[in-house]
Amino acid sequence: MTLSLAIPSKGRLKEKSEAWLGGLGFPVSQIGGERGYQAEIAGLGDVEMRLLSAREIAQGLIDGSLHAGITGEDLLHDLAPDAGVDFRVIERLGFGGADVIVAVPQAWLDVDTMADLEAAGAAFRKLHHRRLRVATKYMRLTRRFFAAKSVGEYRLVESAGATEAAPATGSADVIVDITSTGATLKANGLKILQDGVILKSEASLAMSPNAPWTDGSEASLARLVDRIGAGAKKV
Ligand SMILES: Nc1ncnc2c1ncn2[C@@H]1O[C@H](COP(=O)(O)OP(=O)(O)OP(=O)(O)O)[C@@H](O)[C@H]1O
Ligand SMILES: O=P(O)(O)OC[C@H]1O[C@H](OP(=O)(O)OP(=O)(O)O)[C@H](O)[C@@H]1O
Repeated sequence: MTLSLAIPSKGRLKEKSEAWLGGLGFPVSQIGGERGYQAEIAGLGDVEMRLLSAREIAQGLIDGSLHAGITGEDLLHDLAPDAGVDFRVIERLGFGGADVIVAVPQAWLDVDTMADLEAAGAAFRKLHHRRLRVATKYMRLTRRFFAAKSVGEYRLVESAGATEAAPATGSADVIVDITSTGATLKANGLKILQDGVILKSEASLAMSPNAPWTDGSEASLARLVDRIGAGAKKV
């Protein structure tokens, strides 16, 4: 059977994914121009190449509808119910590096750590009779991290984008989001908590333990893995 292999269809990860595969000797050619969602890859054998959003790729690897793909580790960790079994990272690719972080308004002078945040949450609840609201796209990562830090005085608000604006617009008090240069946080008057780095992410080639593997699809992935020099990975 064919190996289903996905790379991001747009955004910062797309070009670099194509360049990385091309550099290994597996050039990707897009069908229908820049905006087409179909592509071909040369040299890997029987491969169905898919162009999807980074989030869809992570979901497809976890549910087994894709064999392998390039996506952000942040998305894999957030979408996987069990990161230990739902995907396997074959190779970290050295681009798309960014941190998932907890940030609060710079004006909160007495909140610099997760413990401070819990104390502020308790005080806030007493004063305003409601919990602090945390805006994020990273629902699972946030819940896990807050529980690990023993922070319970909060409520999640799912963000559809522009998360850093939430405290200023009043739709939330705290945010969990991804940052690389820190410029967006700064522009929105936010600071990262000292122990508030949840995950250091980068773009990765990952495979799905849940996909229907066959000799053919394993052989195609093995060709790619051998070329990377990562050694054959057992499916
Ligand atoms: N500022 C950043 N610097 C570096 N890598 C980033 C940054 N923001 C996101 N990424 C990485 O790129 C991945 C995809 O993010 P991107 O915003 O390009 O796509 P998306 O979230 O699928 O797009 P959209 O928001 O349009 O749905 C993220 O999950 C993360 O791994
Ligand atoms: O730390 P920074 O370098 O400021 O990057 C952070 C921003 O990048 C991502 O958004 P998106 O992909 O929409 O952002 P962009 O258009 O700012 O690259 C992320 O959701 C942040 O908003």
